[in-house]
Amino acid sequence: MRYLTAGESHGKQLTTIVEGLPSLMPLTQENINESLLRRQKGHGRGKRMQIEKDLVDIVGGVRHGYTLGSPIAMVIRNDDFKHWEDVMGEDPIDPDQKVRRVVTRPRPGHADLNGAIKYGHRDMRNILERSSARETAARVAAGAVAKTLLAHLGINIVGYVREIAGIVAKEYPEMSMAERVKISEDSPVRSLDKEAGQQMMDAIDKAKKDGDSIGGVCEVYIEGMPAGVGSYVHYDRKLDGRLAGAVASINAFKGVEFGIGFEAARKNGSEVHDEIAWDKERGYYRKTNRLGGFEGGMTTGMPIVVKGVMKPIPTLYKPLQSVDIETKEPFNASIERSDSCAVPAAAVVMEHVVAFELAKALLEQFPHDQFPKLKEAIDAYREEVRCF
Ligand SMILES: Cc1cc2nc3c(=O)[nH]c(=O)nc-3n(C[C@H](O)[C@H](O)[C@H](O)COP(=O)(O)O)c2cc1C
Ligand SMILES: C=C(O[C@@H]1CC(C(=O)O)=C[C@@H](OP(=O)(O)O)[C@H]1O)C(=O)O
Repeated sequence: MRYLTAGESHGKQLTTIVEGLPSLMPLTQENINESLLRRQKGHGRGKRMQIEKDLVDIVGGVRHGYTLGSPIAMVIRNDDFKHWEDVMGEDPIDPDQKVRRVVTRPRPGHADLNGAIKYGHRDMRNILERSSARETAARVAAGAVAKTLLAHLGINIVGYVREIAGIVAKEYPEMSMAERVKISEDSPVRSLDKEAGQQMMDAIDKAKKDGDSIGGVCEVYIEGMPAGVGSYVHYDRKLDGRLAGAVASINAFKGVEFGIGFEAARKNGSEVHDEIAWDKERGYYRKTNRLGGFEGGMTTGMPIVVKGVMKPIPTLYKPLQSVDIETKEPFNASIERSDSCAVPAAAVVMEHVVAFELAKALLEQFPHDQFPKLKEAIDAYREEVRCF
């Protein structure tokens, strides 16, 4: 299974194509819209999210509520396009407008300057339109298809926030999946820890007031993946490695951890590795889950716990110094609008990006063209694992 997305931030629409999904799987627009709506919520976002109402239109690959086995094509329209038609429309830009709207001032921390150098554009709008995290709406659509597949296989996944600007939420290893999902839905900062959540909100409000931006840490939690998915035999089949790559590819994400992650560097082996136990009902399990559900590039059957760190948003109201690429003069970057913190929204993006990689790995390991056969194969494998 693979996916491609196309579309500019202020263009007409975003397009997603997902290919390789089995036929006969129930899939509706509501499955995808629910995810899109969650991505749009979250404290700290700028004015753009008040303009957009992300709704998907499935334009291929699904009929009467079931997948056909053909590529799934999805469209999300940009409501903001109507305000940018003179800049982004098909008609040639009138020369006066062009002088006024050309972007020649790269923002530190964004893709503007490197992208302009690479693609030879002197108008950096040609870069920022595609490097914008608007594209994450299209990625969430692809992930929502994968999440639906996982849900039909009894695999559940949720993303929430662990940290914003140094405020760290408590860990709740015993919290049920249902509770995690509910809090991720209801809390404006998606913090499982209410007290830390309030402090995170205050930190976001302060950053906004100061014209600054803040980052944080998202966590994605998965239950129901059977043991032995992925492989140790080759670098590109190690599932934890693939997840790490996918998470680091999200806009502004700079690091990934599994389980206790970097803390493992500061502990002894006896404090890190999870002891193995067995009982008749569960089969093999680990007494703890410090390694976050992976050993040897394969799932252990324990919950997968993966964290991603998001740097602060690059576009700042508080000006940072940069250089105009036409005049080569220094200037202080000033802006019209931006998010001050997108960590709560990014937790939903990360959840969907991870969902896609997990579904892809399952389809590789259990290749079936028809969803009922895939389900049958995975159910049989689960039983095999239990009795091993
Ligand atoms: C959900 C989300 C919203 C974002 N919103 C903004 C924004 O409003 N302004 C901004 O400058 N960057 C925003 N970013 C971050 C930039 O897209 C990102 O920093 C940029 O593409 C450069 O890539 P890099 O940070 O991965 O190097 C957002 C990222 C995410 C995931
Ligand atoms: C549009 C979205 O995020 C955008 C990501 C983004 C960036 O530079 O990454 C910049 C902002 O866009 P604009 O410049 O239009 O205000 C965000 O709103 C979205 O998440 O749907």
